[in-house]
Amino acid sequence: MKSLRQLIQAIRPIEIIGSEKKNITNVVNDSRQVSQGSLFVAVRGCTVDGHTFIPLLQYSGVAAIVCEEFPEIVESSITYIKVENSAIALGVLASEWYDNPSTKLKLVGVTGTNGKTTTATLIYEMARLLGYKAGLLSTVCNYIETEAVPTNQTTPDPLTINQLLARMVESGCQYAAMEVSSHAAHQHRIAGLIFAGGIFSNLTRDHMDYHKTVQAYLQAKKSFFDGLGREAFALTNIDDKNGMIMLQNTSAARYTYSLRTMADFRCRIIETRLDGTTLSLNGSEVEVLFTGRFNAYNLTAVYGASILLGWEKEQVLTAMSRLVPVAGRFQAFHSPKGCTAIVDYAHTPDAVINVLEAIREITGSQGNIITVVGAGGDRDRGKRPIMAREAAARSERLILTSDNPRTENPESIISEMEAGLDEAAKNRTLSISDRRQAIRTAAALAQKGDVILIAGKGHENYQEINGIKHHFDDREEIMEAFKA
Ligand SMILES: CC(=O)N[C@H]1[C@@H](OP(=O)(O)OP(=O)(O)OC[C@H]2O[C@@H](n3ccc(=O)[nH]c3=O)[C@H](O)[C@@H]2O)O[C@H](CO)[C@@H](O)[C@@H]1O[C@H](C)C(=O)N[C@@H](C)C(=O)N[C@H](CCC(=O)O)C(=O)O
Ligand SMILES: Nc1ncnc2c1ncn2[C@@H]1O[C@H](COP(=O)(O)OP(=O)(O)OP(=O)(O)O)[C@@H](O)[C@H]1O
Ligand SMILES: N[C@H](CCC[C@H](N)C(=O)O)C(=O)O
Ligand SMILES: [Mg+2]
Repeated sequence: MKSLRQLIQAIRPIEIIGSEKKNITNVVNDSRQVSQGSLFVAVRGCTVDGHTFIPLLQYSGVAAIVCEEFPEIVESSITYIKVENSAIALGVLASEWYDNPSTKLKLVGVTGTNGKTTTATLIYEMARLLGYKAGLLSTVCNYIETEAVPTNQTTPDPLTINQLLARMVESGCQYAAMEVSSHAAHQHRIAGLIFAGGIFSNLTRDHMDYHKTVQAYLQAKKSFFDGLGREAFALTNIDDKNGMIMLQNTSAARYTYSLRTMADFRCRIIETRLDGTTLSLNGSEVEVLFTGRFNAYNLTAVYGASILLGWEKEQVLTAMSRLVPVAGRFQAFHSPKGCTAIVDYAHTPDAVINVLEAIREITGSQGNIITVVGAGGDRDRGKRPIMAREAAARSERLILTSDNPRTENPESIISEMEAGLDEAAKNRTLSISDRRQAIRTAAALAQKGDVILIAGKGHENYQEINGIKHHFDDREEIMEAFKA
């Protein structure tokens, strides 16, 4: 229970109708969860406007309603609080409700098209290797110390974020890392959070279905940096053409990382192998269990964040060599006949390019690359032909298949991918919509020394078809296929 007056102090109301002297039993943004004493926040969503539910709450027991527009008829028992932006107010209220947990630990946010899960997870792992208690909010899973809390979003809604952060604080966590998706930044899911630092990994094509323009997508990511406070660090990848833009309007202390040029955190790749890489980080050599230039970027960001969090350099470097890849990211499987399969979460054109280049760097001209890839339904359609084209350009054989078709027809998604292929590429391509068959075909085609890339689903253990998640795991599938 909390006093309404105290709760709403932080949201700067424009106008209030009704009494502020009452107690609130919970804060909700879903009218279906309203109970006696609730504070309901009406948020304008992508499909419905939360304001349309206000008249239905007459007899619900709701104590107060935060909205951008008062309803035509007001109830004397309900307090109406008008704000400029209720999505922002929801974030701030969620923080207040849980006693501002983000101020009680050091929270690092990671944004960018690719590398968020990897970077955030490795910061969490690094903290734990150094003996701290830590938490994680990520696409794969949330963690309160060692307790796994399943998730189905990259960045949850503000009430969930703060509830999880509060549980981390309660468990004694001193650090937390989280992914900040562009959707979350745009929908203000992170409003009210106090970050100790922000990291920008890169910006390439994705999510055009939602953001419509690259500029809007960039702006969503930049808004996270713009919101960082003076006490925070803002760490950006300056090899990305949008890296410096992230720093333009932030009040945070600015830091850079690079594999190409002078930067606060500078990395060089000394040697790369299928099972690891030798890196030089600000002049110190370190062996890591990660492959690919893209992972060198992620590790440089992790190194930079670790130093900026005040962790001791030698300890950080030692821990660095003990970090292990995240589930479903460049995860290798070997067949008895001597070929390798890599299961990877590459689901954007840039990720497909990076992961294939990392594989080619190791196989050279020795082995063929067979790529199995699809694209998710009800998501960015423009990336489909590009993903196919880039995969074909870097593979000897391409098998186009289904990812999570969601409500779309898998065959149509595959056709949209095929549109990116020229005649020569088409001759090297098979389209097999049954993902299991596609993986089996790749395994049957592969010869000794060949590498199969199975891209797009990584850690996912389901295939989502028409709202139903059917069990499906690329890792299990390839192991079965190799046995067969
Ligand atoms: C497109 C999108 O991002 N949608 C998110 C959004 O939902 P929405 O805007 O559609 O909500 P809505 O249904 O219009 O409802 C508006 C408001 O009315 C309320 N409502 C609704 C119905 C009702 O009866 N009563 C009621 O009060 C809702 O609680 C809400 O507050 O706000 C919700 C609450 O935060 C999110 O759960 C939801 O994510 C959906 C499930 C989703 O699939 N999102 C994906 C695209 C996503 O967010 N992906 C990103 C990044 C992916 C990446 O890793 O690159 C992520 O962070 O996961
Ligand atoms: N720094 C990077 N630059 C480019 N590609 C990367 C980078 N890191 C990872 N990738 C590629 O992107 C895939 C997804 O990586 P990761 O899960 O870390 O990204 P993410 O940003 O969390 O993705 P999502 O948007 O789904 O949350 C990896 O499997 C790999 O193919
Ligand atoms: N977080 C990403 C995941 C994509 C993974 C891919 N398997 C798909 O379903 O499209 C997204 O929502 O775009
Ligand atoms: Mg992620």
